[in-house]
Amino acid sequence: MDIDVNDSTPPAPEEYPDVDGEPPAWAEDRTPLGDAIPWFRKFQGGMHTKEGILYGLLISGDAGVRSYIDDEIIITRTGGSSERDAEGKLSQVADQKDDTAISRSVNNSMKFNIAVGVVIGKKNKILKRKLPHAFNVMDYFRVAYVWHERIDGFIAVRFRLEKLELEEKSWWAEKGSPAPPRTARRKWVKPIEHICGACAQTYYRIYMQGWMCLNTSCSQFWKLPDGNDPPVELDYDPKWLDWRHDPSDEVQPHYSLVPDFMSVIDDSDPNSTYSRTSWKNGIVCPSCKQCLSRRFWDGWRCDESCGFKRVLNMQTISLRAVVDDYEVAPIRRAIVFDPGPKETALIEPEIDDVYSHPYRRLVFDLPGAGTVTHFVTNREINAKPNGPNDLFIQLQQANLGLRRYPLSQAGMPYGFVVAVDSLPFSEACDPILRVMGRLTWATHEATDKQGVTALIPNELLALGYFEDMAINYHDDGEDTLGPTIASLSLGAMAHKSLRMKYKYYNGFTKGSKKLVHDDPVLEGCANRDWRLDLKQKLDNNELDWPAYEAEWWRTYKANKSGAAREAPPCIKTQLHHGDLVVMHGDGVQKYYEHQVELEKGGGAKLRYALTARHVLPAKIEPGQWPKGQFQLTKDQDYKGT
Ligand SMILES: O=C(O)CCC(=O)C(=O)O
Repeated sequence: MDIDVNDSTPPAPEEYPDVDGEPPAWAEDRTPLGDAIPWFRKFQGGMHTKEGILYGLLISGDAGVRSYIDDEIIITRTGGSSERDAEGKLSQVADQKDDTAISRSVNNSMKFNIAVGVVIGKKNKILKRKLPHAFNVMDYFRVAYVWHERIDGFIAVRFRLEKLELEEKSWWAEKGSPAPPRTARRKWVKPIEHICGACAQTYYRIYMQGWMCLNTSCSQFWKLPDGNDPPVELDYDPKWLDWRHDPSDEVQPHYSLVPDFMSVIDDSDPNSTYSRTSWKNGIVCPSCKQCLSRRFWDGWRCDESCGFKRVLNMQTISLRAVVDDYEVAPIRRAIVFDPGPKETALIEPEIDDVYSHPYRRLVFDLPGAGTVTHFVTNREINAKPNGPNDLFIQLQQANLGLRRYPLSQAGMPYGFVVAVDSLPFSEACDPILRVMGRLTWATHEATDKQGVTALIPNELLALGYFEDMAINYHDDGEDTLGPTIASLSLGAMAHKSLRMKYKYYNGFTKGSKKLVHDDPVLEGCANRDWRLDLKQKLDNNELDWPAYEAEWWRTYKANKSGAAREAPPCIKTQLHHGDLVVMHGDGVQKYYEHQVELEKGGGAKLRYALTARHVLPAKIEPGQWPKGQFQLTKDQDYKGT
């Protein structure tokens, strides 16, 4: 059934008719959609293009004026050069040129006969059908025509998609509507063509109101035959809508609309279960067709109502398989902080081989913020019974219930994790308590020398990393937490970087460019000299806030050389198997942020990071307090050897 886009009283979405079938794959979220559907591996935006080819398209919300969808045809526009108003209505704000990457990709998919997969979002109001899910895979389409129009006074690129499979009724057809005519009985009509009298180019007639030249450099571009501009609302010519390519003029899909990733998983190969392909690829539930990300450590699980699961045989992998270098690592770490010509921002740590022997102790001082203490382990420490080597194996064998974001937690509930996910230490397994012993030791060891009585950790967060996984820049600054955070690394090597937050580095916020109140003007920030000077004047009441602001921006502009940027890292460390790191001081989380990335290549397929914090009891429900209490046996207690 065709849809009248000019319907002046459109039905409310809940009154739209039902669809006739079920999508071959669907998702309620973009992440699983992108994980499971490789031709739409796109987590923002509506078009998946790669190397100049359009492979996938999302039709959602308002695709702009004269958008059209029926059971076999989609007419839409390329994105870009447009903005949404407060009601979400899309308006063109600049000319769209044919030489943009998106336009070229659409044209190339037409030229090279590429099948384009299409997903329709529930918010779409053009189809006017009750769509079952937030995102629904439609089918393969071909790009049948690409042309230019004028929208909101600007040139826009539009294109027409035609469904490849014409023999079968589309699942999104109105429930109970008649089946489409058999292809053998179809008349392969073509739209009316016309040659422009001014530029001699030939174009199809698209609208009932009259043929228009579609050549943007012609004087008659987008003019009706009487020379006038067309109205905004136009009616599609039935011949243009009925036009179909003869199926003999084939466009072959060279990829699956719904891939069967499960069939290529080999559980007998431990590498495949920890590899990037295994965690990055989602699957489509064979039972209910929902796209599923790999959210679970050991595989994919569908909603409880469906019950489908594909659990992997997670074989224990040896340390040898993930650790490239047991011996030379401590020396290499010493090289990372040696500032190269481009890395003058790197802080040189104080090195101490005595205080925490047999660990090498590196202390990075962040003036006005706190310290980062890195306890560098060695082969001897790691190999002790129940030490890091054993813990790496024991944690793989324990069921930690790890999940992607957040993974696992034991002890007092930490802000990012809902309380129900937090296990009390009384239920924690032996390796977790041994880890707590080590992290409690590291907490004291890092702070005692500074004359600080540290708050004993009462919460443990376990993170697991597979190949190529990373945690981007973030801070751990929750107001429910004490100022000390200790972590133990097990398994593959990772790179940790710490940098000043944008607003403290530059003195203003990124988006709204608001000056920082109580600017600490930290060592290493941009423009420190004049910022310190102005801050002193503000503190001494020589300037009030408006005068300070005016003077600040005036000086900034006068000294500006290039755009404001993120701070370069001031600490770069390699976190090797068995290393411990303690961040101490509220300012470390307030003014700085850190990221951790697994070493690329070299078999770095599995790493654990176990992080202990002190959750302030006053900030949480008393009923949760017992969760954080633990008693270590003599064996679980750690004395630093
Ligand atoms: O992976 C790590 O070593 C630390 C992870 C981290 O940044 C965090 O837990 O906040």
